[in-house]
Amino acid sequence: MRTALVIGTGLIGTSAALALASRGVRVHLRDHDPERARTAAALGAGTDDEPPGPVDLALVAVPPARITAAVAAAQRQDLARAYVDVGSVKGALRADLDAHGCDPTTYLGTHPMAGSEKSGPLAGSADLFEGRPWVLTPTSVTDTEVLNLALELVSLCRAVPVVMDADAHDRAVALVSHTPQLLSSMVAARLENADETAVRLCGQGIRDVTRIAASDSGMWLDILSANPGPVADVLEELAVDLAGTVRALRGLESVPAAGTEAADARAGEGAADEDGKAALALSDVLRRGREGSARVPGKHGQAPAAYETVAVLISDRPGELARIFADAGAVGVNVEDVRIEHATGRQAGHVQLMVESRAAQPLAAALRERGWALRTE
Ligand SMILES: NC(=O)c1ccc[n+]([C@@H]2O[C@H](COP(=O)([O-])OP(=O)(O)OC[C@H]3O[C@@H](n4cnc5c(N)ncnc54)[C@H](O)[C@@H]3O)[C@@H](O)[C@H]2O)c1
Ligand SMILES: O=C(O)C(=O)C[C@]1(C(=O)O)C=C[C@@H](O)C=C1
Repeated sequence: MRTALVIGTGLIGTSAALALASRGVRVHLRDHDPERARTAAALGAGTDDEPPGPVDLALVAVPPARITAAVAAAQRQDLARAYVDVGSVKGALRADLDAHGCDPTTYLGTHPMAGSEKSGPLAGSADLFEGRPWVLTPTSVTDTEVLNLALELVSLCRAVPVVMDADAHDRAVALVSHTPQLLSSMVAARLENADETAVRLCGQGIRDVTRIAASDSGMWLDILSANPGPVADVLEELAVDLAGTVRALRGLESVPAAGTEAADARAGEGAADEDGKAALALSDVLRRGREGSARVPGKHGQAPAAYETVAVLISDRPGELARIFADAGAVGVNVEDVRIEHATGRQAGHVQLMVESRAAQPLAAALRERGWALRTE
């Protein structure tokens, strides 16, 4: 990639522009607030001059509700060979782009899983995406060139590409991003009218839980409005845990202190069983929380997961890569990383799809069934 145009020079656009510019890409910066594009340019993210002709890649990094209009306008003006957005919800956006007649062959929906509660160009940094998953959601009509340019963008930002179906992505981020944002806001909202004596005692625990509650509420309203069903599903599961926890705590609230007459009388009434159940319900939710927390990648410094490779022979024809990813998505397999080996002197190559070990066999079988030739390692 030689040239790029970043549309929307806030936190994400400026961070990507800084990474691209530092790796030799000529980056043009555009924002509907020209002061923001100037600020990004002053930070070394590129130039706010208009590009002299179409660039290789246009990166659309505007708020979710504005992405469709920005992609449609950029495509109409023929600004680039490939158009990539970074919005936090992918399924609803695709439907919206289709409804607005956007060209699906030159567009690819992506989502870097890195960010901050801060916004604007001054919050940007070149290393924001390093080592972070960056989701790509190609379809069977995405041009191979467009997918390759997006993979190059991810690689230049030192992120880890994860290829996913758009709806599967939306369900996943409902669990790992959108619901946590809402819960953080709800915990922080308890402080709104809290007594000053309580607020003064805030320690690290509440700071960890409420950092993202400071995020831009307009942006989050857009995000949640575009992914309502999957977020409501996770909240319903949480509501079961919440109701069980309240029941358990209310039960424990009425337990008299051990050794008192009231406690003896209660034991005589056989209430000890009830008290034990309440304590069990509480310890169960705490135990499950520890197990879930241990699964957060990298949190405890584990080495990155070792993936298995499924190597697929492709011919050098438009749409081949996108077709493989769509086939992998159709059988519910996430491609965690991709490498492409070009066969010298031939119009063909191998795509190495890196997947979790348990997904390798089913993916290989499904691809063979769909007519792909696989290299046996
Ligand atoms: N903040 C995060 O943590 C995060 C992480 C991953 C992805 N995202 C996604 O990235 C996108 C940008 O988020 P951000 O955090 O960088 O927001 P931001 O507010 O920091 O930046 C958005 C920028 O877009 C500009 N803008 C708005 N409408 C425009 C238009 N029509 N044309 C040109 N510029 C326009 C604004 O002036 C602003 O500078 C959003 O779609 C968001 O869902 C955000
Ligand atoms: O680190 C943060 O501040 C974020 O909230 C970033 C975060 C997330 O991890 O949930 C928020 C929304 C984006 O769509 C992607 C990333």
